[in-house]
Amino acid sequence: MVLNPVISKLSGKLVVLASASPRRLEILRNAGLRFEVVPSWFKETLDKRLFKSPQEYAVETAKQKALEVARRMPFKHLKTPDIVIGADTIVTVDGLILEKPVDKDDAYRMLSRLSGKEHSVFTGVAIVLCHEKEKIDYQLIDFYEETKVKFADLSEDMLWEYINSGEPMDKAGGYGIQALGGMLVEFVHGDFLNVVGFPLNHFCKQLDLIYNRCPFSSDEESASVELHHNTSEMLKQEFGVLRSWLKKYFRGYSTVKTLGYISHFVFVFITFPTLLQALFTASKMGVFDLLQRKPGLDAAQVAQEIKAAVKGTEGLLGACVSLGLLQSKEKFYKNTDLATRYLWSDSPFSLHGYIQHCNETLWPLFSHLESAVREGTNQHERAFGKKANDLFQDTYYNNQSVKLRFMNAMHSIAKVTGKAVATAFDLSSYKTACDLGGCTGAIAYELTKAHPEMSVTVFDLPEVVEMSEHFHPSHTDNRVSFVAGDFFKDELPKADLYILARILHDWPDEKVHILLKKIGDACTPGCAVLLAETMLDGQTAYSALQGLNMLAQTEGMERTESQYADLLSKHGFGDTRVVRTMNFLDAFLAVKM
Ligand SMILES: C[S@@+](CC[C@H](N)C(=O)[O-])C[C@H]1O[C@@H](n2cnc3c(N)ncnc32)[C@H](O)[C@@H]1O
Repeated sequence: MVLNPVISKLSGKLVVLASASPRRLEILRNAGLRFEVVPSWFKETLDKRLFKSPQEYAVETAKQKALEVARRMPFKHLKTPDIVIGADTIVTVDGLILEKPVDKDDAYRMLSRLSGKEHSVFTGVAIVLCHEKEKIDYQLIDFYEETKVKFADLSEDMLWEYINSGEPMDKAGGYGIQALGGMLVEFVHGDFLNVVGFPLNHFCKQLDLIYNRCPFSSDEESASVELHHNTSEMLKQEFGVLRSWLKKYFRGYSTVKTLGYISHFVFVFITFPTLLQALFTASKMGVFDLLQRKPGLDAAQVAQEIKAAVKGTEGLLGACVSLGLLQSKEKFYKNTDLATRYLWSDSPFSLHGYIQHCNETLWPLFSHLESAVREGTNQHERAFGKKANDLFQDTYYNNQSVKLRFMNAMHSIAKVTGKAVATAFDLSSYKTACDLGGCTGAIAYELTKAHPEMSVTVFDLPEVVEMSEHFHPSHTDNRVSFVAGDFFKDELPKADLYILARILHDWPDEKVHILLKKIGDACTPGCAVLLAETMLDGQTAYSALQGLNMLAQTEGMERTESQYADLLSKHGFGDTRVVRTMNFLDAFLAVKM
């Protein structure tokens, strides 16, 4: 079929539309697509303020709708779809996002705002490809389409007659262009069906890219996100990448010998900033996210999407290929498994947030490392022009986007390391836990997953708790709750296990003692403290460099196992045990005697 080469590729596949909109249904049916309708249960409550643009909000909502259905179907419907399609349409005018009106007055407010003006209609679309092998892998492709619509001047009579027709109520922006609402519209620029609720043309182009054009689209090679974490397999693969990368790096520098002997290792260290900047820049410019959504683009297409020069983009993509972060085939690029697992922002084990934090915060701080070493203090004032009297309030929490970046950074590491910490010890005798400074709740959720009878209170500053909802996993019971407060000043929630993950390393001994005294006072014998920190004893390069990181960034320091045992013993905790998790954080348990 020439007219329908893509839709026909889907015949024989279980295609699911995660939307109950009759208009979307009709558009896709008319195009000849056969599919089931499974409306999403995802509640459309994302905080719009957290998105840089309205289209990002629409795409995220579409993604969440589609993923919810893709994850639910194998359990509730006992079948795994091949493809789930999610979509979300919004109208934007004067910087406001208009969704469906809640009543007639709301419809009036929306329509009178649109009267006589041009507005944009965005539909975010997400396509989830489900690959079922031993477990289910999900690959996500998303995009959006914008159409401009100009309304005529609407009289009061016209407005109310239209509202009383009942048509506005279930439609974004309060109108339906395909019916009576068409009479309100002077002109449309762009895809008409996008305004109705589904950008069919763009959707077909995406399917074409997935099924016909992408040089990597065989099932074997398709980039996928592992939802299950097999640590030893993962480590093996990563060591493989590292080994082959080092080999390439060294071989490339054999000419160095002609300049006289330079240790290859030293050369790697000296040129390390170029490597880091390539990674930071590709991550910041959205290269990994783009190639996850649209694998198989060439350099010119990537340049267009990330709004960069073709020459610069070619250089950046080449560097990422040489680092094992991207693969290229016939001049088309896609993420490697490593990038799929860690570098694009929506992977379950994404380190994207931490990479942004390193780029925007650690890197400027580390450029003053010499001063940090000379003075023995953090370098916020030099790097950002503001003294950090209060470590968190003055540095991360006085600006909404910096706060979110910091929370994302904490969340990415906590998600990657949370399970290892939560399962390091037998914690079955503890039924109530309190995660002090628990931030987004990532470790708390891992604890409740690992310990079915445990409930966890996350205690953090009000600025953090107000944003924590953004990070809640989609499937969770009510065993994790959030309480706002200051752990140096306020009463601590009652619990028989207190968790301190990356908390003590932020503070000098005096402040650690204030906190540990409060915990000691709240504990009865048998209660315990679980620390998650990078212990200095092993003196791995990672822990030693983390020591410098704490110096440049905080008021505290990384400590050794015996330093932690010492601090805790002053508040009645003993019987200490440590597990080296081989992950970012080690686990340390001490029991109140
Ligand atoms: C380095 S982060 C660690 C976050 C989390 N425990 C983890 O490992 O992902 C430190 C956390 O302590 C919180 N925090 C700092 N000062 C606090 C205070 N006085 N009271 C409560 N929480 C505080 C911060 O908001 C932040 O979430």
